[in-house]
Amino acid sequence: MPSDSTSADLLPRYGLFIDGEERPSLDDAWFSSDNPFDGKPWARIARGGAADVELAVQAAHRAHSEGAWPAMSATERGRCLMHLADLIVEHAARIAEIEMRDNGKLATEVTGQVRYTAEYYRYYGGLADKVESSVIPTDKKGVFAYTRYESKGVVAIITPWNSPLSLTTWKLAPALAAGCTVVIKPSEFTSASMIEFAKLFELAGFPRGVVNVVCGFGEEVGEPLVTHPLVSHIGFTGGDAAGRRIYELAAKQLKTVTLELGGKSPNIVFDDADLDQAVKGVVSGIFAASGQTCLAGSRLLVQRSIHDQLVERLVAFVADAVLGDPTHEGTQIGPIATPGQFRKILDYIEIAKAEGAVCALGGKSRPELGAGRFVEPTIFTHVRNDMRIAQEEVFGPVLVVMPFEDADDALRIANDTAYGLAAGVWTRDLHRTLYMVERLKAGTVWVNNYRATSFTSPFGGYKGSGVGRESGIQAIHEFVETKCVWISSDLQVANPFVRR
Ligand SMILES: NC(=O)C1=CN([C@@H]2O[C@H](COP(=O)(O)OP(=O)(O)OC[C@H]3O[C@@H](n4cnc5c(N)ncnc54)[C@H](O)[C@@H]3O)[C@@H](O)[C@H]2O)C=CC1
Ligand SMILES: CN(C=O)/C=C(\CC(=O)O)C(=O)O
Repeated sequence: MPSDSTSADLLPRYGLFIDGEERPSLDDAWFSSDNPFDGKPWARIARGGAADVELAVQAAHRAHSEGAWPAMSATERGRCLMHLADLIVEHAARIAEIEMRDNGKLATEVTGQVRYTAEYYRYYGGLADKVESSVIPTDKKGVFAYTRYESKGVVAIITPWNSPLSLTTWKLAPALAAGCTVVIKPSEFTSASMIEFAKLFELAGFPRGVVNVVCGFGEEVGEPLVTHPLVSHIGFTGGDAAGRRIYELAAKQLKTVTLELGGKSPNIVFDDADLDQAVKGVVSGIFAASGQTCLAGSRLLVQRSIHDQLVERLVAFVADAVLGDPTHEGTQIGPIATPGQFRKILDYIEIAKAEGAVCALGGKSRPELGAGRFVEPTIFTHVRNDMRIAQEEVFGPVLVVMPFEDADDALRIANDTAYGLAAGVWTRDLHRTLYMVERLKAGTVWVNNYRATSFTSPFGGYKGSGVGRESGIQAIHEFVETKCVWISSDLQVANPFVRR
């Protein structure tokens, strides 16, 4: 949990954003946001509670039920999203700098990631008036039947700290295009950038109350939001525990959800792969963002004939990685975002050693860097897939390497996991590519690349990695209800006691 110290009262303050206004929480409570690099508090964040959630949900409900938002055509909604996209590009560097100050992500990565969110708002802004329903050629005589899509109403969006604006956008853009209104609960570790982002909405032409942000903690804000009777759908990205809790709470009220949870994704390298590209793909999958990404390729499966060669190349490539200040251009690996995550990663490194895995690289923290919240890029060999280090999500720069004999052996290992978020395959053989793609139990499969995501392409997990899909055309349907209308042109009712 971010530190909370009265000495921080001179720091910049970020309030809640409700009904178009930034305001303190009703009980005027605050907590600090810390910089993961130097460990120091840099801002004070309003600590919302159930009463603030009530205000925000009521504002979103009003904005959905009356006034300018429901009166807008889908085309007009789309124009607001397009205008927002332009504002994001204009303010991207400033908002990204705030986000980086909160989660320690490399400046070189987070600026581009925030700027790229504009493309999601352009994509869904364009889609808003193209979600066509249908006239149904029904078998019932004298009936005109058709469907219409209606927005679900108030949507809750709950997000984590690793890519705050990006992961919020994956839900927010299609929700707004569908005509929903939203209450966002950002991670308690990365709240500030969301408030800065929320200030852009009125400039973009969105009526007050369409987008609201209540900062705070999972149980104090998240659960009242999930269970509020006026909230129809929850879009969540985060850990398994919180995701399953949200699913349980939503199920009790028959609410719909999209859940983007964890992963333990395999990156599979065959003996005919371009090894230079494969090494870069493995590094991109596990050491970019210091491995703090749901789609981390944390299990490297290598065909036995090239195992030693690939491990040697990988170690050589990563051994000189530059750990340090995420604001510096040359830094390649930044700090771990939260104290809890830092401890979790180090715990898993000790678990791996205790299970008999061999540490081929790294395996230690770097206390001399910044406030010391750094973990060396770590590679374990001599790992069996039944070990905890191969089964459980670390969410850090820790890679396990396992050999395989052939495609079927690789599939057996790759699919032997509770997760199913993503997978990478490295080969030049087309037959082998299709054989693997068709049999891997994962929502995304990258072939000769890793960690690409786009507004155009559905993203989501099989099995324990989540429910539903984000991005792509499909995603907008998570935010609408389908109504079927039957209009009788023949008013005569033959026999009311017998169904037509
Ligand atoms: N799938 C992903 O992209 C991410 C996965 N993780 C995984 O989750 C683990 C825990 O990380 P945390 O930062 O603690 O993430 P978390 O999953 O606890 O928090 C994510 C969001 O959910 C909220 N939340 C937590 N409990 C809630 C509840 N009962 N009801 C409603 N909202 C709730 C949090 O306040 C935050 O906004 C990490 O170690 C990592 O393994 C963490 C961040 C992102
Ligand atoms: C989807 N994801 C979940 O953690 C990973 C992201 C978000 C993004 O691609 O913007 C990431 O790797 O940063």
